[in-house]
Amino acid sequence: MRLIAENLGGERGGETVFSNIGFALDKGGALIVTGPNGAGKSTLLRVVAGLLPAAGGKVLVEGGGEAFPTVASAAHYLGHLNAMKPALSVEENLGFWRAFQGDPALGVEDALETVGLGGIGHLPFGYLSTGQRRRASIAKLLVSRRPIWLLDEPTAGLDKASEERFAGLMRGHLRDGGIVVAATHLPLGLDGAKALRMGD
Ligand SMILES: Nc1ncnc2c1ncn2[C@@H]1O[C@H](COP(=O)(O)OP(=O)(O)OP(=O)(O)O)[C@@H](O)[C@H]1O
Repeated sequence: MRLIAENLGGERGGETVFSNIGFALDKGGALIVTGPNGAGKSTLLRVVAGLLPAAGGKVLVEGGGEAFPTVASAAHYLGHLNAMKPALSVEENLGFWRAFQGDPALGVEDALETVGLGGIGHLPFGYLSTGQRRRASIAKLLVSRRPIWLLDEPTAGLDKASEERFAGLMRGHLRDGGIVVAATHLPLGLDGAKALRMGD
């Protein structure tokens, strides 16, 4: 599988945020996107995910077969907001995403154990601390199989141990032939990743 962006442009409120961005990632490949606040990292990820229309160029998946013909079908998107309902329990939220996303992978309890949240699945998501919310959202990546992970500041709010645990999960995903595109201000511990610097 290959994730390709060609001559991508992005706009916000009618203003050009970036233009002519291109990259290609084969399975096992990672791209780390850096740049100052407002450089357009989140906008780029949202365009790649198909959540915002591209102002120019295109994004495509090659070799995804029938299961993953498009980026939307092939990708998990982890945004700044965690996309969880605060009044539902952590388990209910993850159960919803597991059913909605299809291609079930880890069970909800196993996914929670993997992110170090075993035993708190019964709590409303809204009761969790900031870092726990982020970890529960990372568990969303594990409950269904999607080869492309699009991650917007995935480690924001995580403590050191959780950061390291997440680096291990990303490395495992890459070893399994996955692809990662991550916008970040913090080192993510991915050796050999490609780099894209925006906004300079
Ligand atoms: N909904 C919106 N309407 C208009 N402008 C927007 C909107 N969302 C973002 N922008 C603008 O687009 C530009 C890029 O924002 P973006 O969130 O992509 O930057 P970023 O590199 O991810 O920043 P950060 O490091 O602060 O997360 C900024 O100038 C921002 O003000």
